[in-house]
Amino acid sequence: MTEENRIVFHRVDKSIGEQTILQNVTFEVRAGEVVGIIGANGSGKTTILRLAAGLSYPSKGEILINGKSIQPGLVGNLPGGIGVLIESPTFLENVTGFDNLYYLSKIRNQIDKEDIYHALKQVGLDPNNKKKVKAYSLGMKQRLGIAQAIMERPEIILFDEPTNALDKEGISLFGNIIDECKKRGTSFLFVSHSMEDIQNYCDRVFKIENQTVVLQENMRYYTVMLKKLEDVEKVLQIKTNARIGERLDGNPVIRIPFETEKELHSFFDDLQLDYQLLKDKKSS
Ligand SMILES: Nc1ncnc2c1ncn2[C@@H]1O[C@H](COP(=O)(O)OP(=O)(O)OP(=O)(O)O)[C@@H](O)[C@H]1O
Repeated sequence: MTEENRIVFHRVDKSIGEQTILQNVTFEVRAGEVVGIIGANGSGKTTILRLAAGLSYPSKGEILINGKSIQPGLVGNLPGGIGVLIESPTFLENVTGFDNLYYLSKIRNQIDKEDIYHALKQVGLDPNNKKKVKAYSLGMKQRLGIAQAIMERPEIILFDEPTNALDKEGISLFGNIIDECKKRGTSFLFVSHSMEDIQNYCDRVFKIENQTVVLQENMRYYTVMLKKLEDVEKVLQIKTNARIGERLDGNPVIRIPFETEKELHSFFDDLQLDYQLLKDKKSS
């Protein structure tokens, strides 16, 4: 995997009317990386996603998507396509979930019905459900929104609070989707108020402070495979912010934060545990 940058914000300012929302925002999202954005209400998180989606333009600075600068007038022309779930998804209320996705797929005409079936199954919705969207629960609408964002297998996915209203099963399926997309090299820019989401899914996290983004160094998460289940307990007792991940070849996997890889190795060596650091694409 190359160290290709999928999203680049370079010294971006954004003002709306008289109000300055963002100043000098610089960061990048690499191929196969999940980058989280956190910050207080009204700090500009959604604004960053809207800028990355080409739904709004920088007042100053530059945004590159797959190497191409986002310019006013180029909406819909973004290279490779971007999957977007920003704010509450809106759908045609009087048709089924499947039909909604089918009509949307006709805009680009890149996928067929099988792909839509697959995306719906991935989020745990029955593609043959004849219920109209107006009869969907909040969680079902959210699942449909996720299915819509992933169905065309875009290289870049922008998610605003994706686990909102999802139940336990929905969250677990969402985790599988992130894992599968990452394996394909999909990049995510991810806004959430849930620290659990941020810790579970993000490789790097930026916080909006004083209108700019600051890298949260202590939130770099590593994926580690252990050999024994009891070792997971040992680790969780010390590192309470570690998270249990999907098993790999039957072995337990955890996501665990360290400031540096060196710290990670000394932690596991000190505990004398048999472990394997699974390299993220960004560091391979
Ligand atoms: N269309 C708009 N017109 C005027 N001001 C706007 C517009 N969109 C956003 N803003 C302002 O920009 C600032 C940042 O909004 P944004 O929605 O990006 O924040 P956020 O961090 O996503 O907030 P939250 O956590 O509440 O979702 C807010 O002060 C908001 O009022």
